[in-house]
Amino acid sequence: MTRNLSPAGDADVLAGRVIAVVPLRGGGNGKTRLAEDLAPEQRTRLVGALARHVVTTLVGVVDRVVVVTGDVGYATRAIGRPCARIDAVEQVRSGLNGAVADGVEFAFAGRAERVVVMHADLPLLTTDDVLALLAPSAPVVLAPDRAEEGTNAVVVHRSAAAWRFRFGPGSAAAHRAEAERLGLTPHVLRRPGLGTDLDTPADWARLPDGVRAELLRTAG
Ligand SMILES: Nc1nc2c(ncn2[C@@H]2O[C@H](COP(=O)(O)OP(=O)(O)OP(=O)(O)O)[C@@H](O)[C@H]2O)c(=O)[nH]1
Ligand SMILES: C=C(OP(=O)(O)O)C(=O)O
Repeated sequence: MTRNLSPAGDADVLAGRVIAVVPLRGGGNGKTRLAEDLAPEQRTRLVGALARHVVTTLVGVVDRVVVVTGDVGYATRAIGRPCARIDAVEQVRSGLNGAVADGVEFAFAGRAERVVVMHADLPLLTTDDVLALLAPSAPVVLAPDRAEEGTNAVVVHRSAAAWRFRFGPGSAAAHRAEAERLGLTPHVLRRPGLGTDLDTPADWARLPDGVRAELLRTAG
């Protein structure tokens, strides 16, 4: 699922240091919208399997992945240590936007040139999706969900460090408004691997059969 970048064509995409920030809610608290279909321990394993997929895909492309969570023990157990360039850090501020702000501050303090913030629940994410996210030179790249309501990934260049994340209901419009507030023109990227998150029973039903079967096998 991961690959190292050696082809010359990929080098420009990765100009400068790129750090990915992945917010992860404690497994027992996540994916509440799937509670009618999956038992709590199944949801915990599902959240872990999805997070592991996103993190290992990211680390095949970017320099470092920082998982920001209120439950470092859970995150470490769920993701394991497939690579030394993955860290799990405890969030200081509360909620999703608090965790993201903590991670982005940490990344820019770590001299990141660009930060990729990505949700941990993208079952179809591929290496090519991550490369596509990093290809535009725009100061902000937005990847909305397939309904164009939420935002599944955002890339921010350090020149746009005043950027404030607005995750939550209607974040696709809120992030476009944030770009406008800063006088920036965002690049908007729509790809199935970036646009498909797994929140609801309808999202679950829409997944390709093989992906759903594999996730079910992992969730037990
Ligand atoms: N660190 C952290 N991550 C969060 C928090 N809330 C949501 N997330 C993460 O943000 C991403 C998007 O989460 P959502 O889809 O909104 O929430 P969810 O917990 O996965 O699912 P629901 O319970 O159905 O809302 C996922 O990677 C979550 O793990 C939070 O309070 N702290
Ligand atoms: C919080 C968000 O995600 P979701 O739609 O998965 O709840 C968001 O897109 O801003």
